[in-house]
Amino acid sequence: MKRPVVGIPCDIKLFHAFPFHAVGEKYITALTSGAGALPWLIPSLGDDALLDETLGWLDGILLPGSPSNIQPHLYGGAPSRAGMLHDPGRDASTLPLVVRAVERGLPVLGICRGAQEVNVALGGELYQHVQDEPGYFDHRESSDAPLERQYGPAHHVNLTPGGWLAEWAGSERIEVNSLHQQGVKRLAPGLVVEGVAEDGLVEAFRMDAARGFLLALQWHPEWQYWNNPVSTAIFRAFGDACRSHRDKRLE
Ligand SMILES: N[C@@H](CCC(=O)NCCCC(=O)O)C(=O)O
Repeated sequence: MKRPVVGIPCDIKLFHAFPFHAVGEKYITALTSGAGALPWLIPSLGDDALLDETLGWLDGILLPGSPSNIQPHLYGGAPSRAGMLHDPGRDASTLPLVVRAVERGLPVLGICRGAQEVNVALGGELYQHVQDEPGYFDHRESSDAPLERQYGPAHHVNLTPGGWLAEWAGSERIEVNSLHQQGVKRLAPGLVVEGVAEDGLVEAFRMDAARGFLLALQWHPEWQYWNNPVSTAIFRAFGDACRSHRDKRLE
């Protein structure tokens, strides 16, 4: 049985002054081993015709995290503070990609920046600096700590009773890692909260009306997913949704 093909949009990063289209290996590994999919890197060229052509033979989309931030004018936010990192090429690809994937009923999994992209693409808004918002805590990692600590458990998430995550976790409270400073300010219409941090920040959401699976997470389940039963269940469920899509596509 052929693996479902899952597209991952690339970041555009400069290496030796040349732009490269790149995806972190942990996302590729989680897709290959955790979801049983064939990852397909989508260049972030912002070309609608290319996206449409690519979507025709994909079975799912994984939107990965990134240190870069969505340009705030795309969700009606104030101009960025000096020094904020952006990736306009990725914005120009991922936002239309989410809309088209939902229209076509393709399964979508959004992680960290990817979750923020799902929200913005569907009409939501973001906080640009969660740590500066009254009542919210600092969701950023200590960037000088070893990676094991940066991606280690950071805070709890209260899961929505009856939600997908609560069912997979067998619990209404899980512990997650946390490596972001932006977050959901207003959830887009049609999105349903799956979990919130103890300060009330939305950490996970799904879309019930989507013809395919749509789940977005502010944390990083791809990090050593095999050591965490909820992360393992997330990638298994996403892989199953992509396999169903592939079966229908090949009918
Ligand atoms: N820049 C945004 C999104 C944060 C994010 O996706 N971090 C990922 C870091 C690298 C990785 O593990 O892929 C924000 O700060 O909210």
